[in-house]
Amino acid sequence: MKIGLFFGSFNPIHVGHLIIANTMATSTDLQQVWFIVSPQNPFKKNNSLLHEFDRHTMVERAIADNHRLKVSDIEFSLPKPSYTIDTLTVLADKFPEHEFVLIMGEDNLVQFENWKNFEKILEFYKIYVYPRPNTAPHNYENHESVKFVEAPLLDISATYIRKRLQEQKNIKYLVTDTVEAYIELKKFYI
Ligand SMILES: Nc1ncnc2c1ncn2[C@@H]1O[C@H](COP(=O)(O)OP(=O)(O)OP(=O)(O)O)[C@@H](O)[C@H]1O
Ligand SMILES: O=C(O)c1ccc[n+]([C@@H]2O[C@H](COP(=O)([O-])O)[C@@H](O)[C@H]2O)c1
Repeated sequence: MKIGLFFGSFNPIHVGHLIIANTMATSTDLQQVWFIVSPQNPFKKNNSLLHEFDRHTMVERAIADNHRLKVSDIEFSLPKPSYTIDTLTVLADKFPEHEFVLIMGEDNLVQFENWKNFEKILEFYKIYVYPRPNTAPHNYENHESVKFVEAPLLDISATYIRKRLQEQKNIKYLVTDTVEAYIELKKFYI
C-alpha cells in the first residue's frame, strides 16, 4: 500500500490537519494517511506541550470516523527529540510491504535543511506538501522529490487554538466536537 506519513506535534489536532490528511488520502495516489504523533519536535520548546498520550488520544478521537486515516505511537518508544529520518528507518524495517511518502505543511520546508540527514530523506522519500499561508521563502518550489498538492489555504494553527482557550474563548469548529469535549473535560491549555 502507498501510505502518507503525517508527522506532527498535534498540540492539539485541528481541522486544518484533518483537511490536509483527507485531501492527501483522497486527491493523490495515497491510500492511507498515518498521523505520527511526535513526543518532542527537535526545534520546538513549548511549555504548553501536552503529554504525548493526551495528544495521541485527541488524534484517535478526531479520526475515528475515517477509515483512511490512522494514528501511530511509534515515536513514543524512540529516543527524544523525535528525528524523522530515524522513525522513517524504523517504519521501513517494520513494514517492508508498504511504500511511505512524507506529508508536511509548507512551513516545514523553510527549516528543512536543518533537519537530521535531510539529504537522505530527499533521496529515499517523496514529500507531499500542503501549501500554508505566510510561509517564508524556501528552496523546494521545483525539487524532484517534492510535490505540492493544490488545495485551499488554511489559516489555522494549534497556537491560535491554544491562545483562544487561554482567553476562555470557544473553539467550536476549529477542532472536532470529540476533541473539543476532551479538551474541556481535561481542562487542557487553560
Ligand atoms: N494550516 C495549515 N496549513 C498547512 N499545513 C499545516 C497547517 N497546520 C498544520 N500544518 C502542518 O501540519 C503538521 C503538524 O503541524 P503542527 O502539529 O505543528 O500544527 P501547527 O498548527 O503548525 O502547530 P503550532 O501552532 O503549535 O506550531 C506540520 O507539517 C505543519 O506544517
Ligand atoms: O528530523 C528532524 O531533524 C526534524 C526537525 C524538525 C521537525 N521534525 C519533525 O517534523 C514534525 C513537525 O513538527 P510540528 O511540531 O511542526 O508538528 C514533527 O514530527 C517533528 O519531529 C523533525
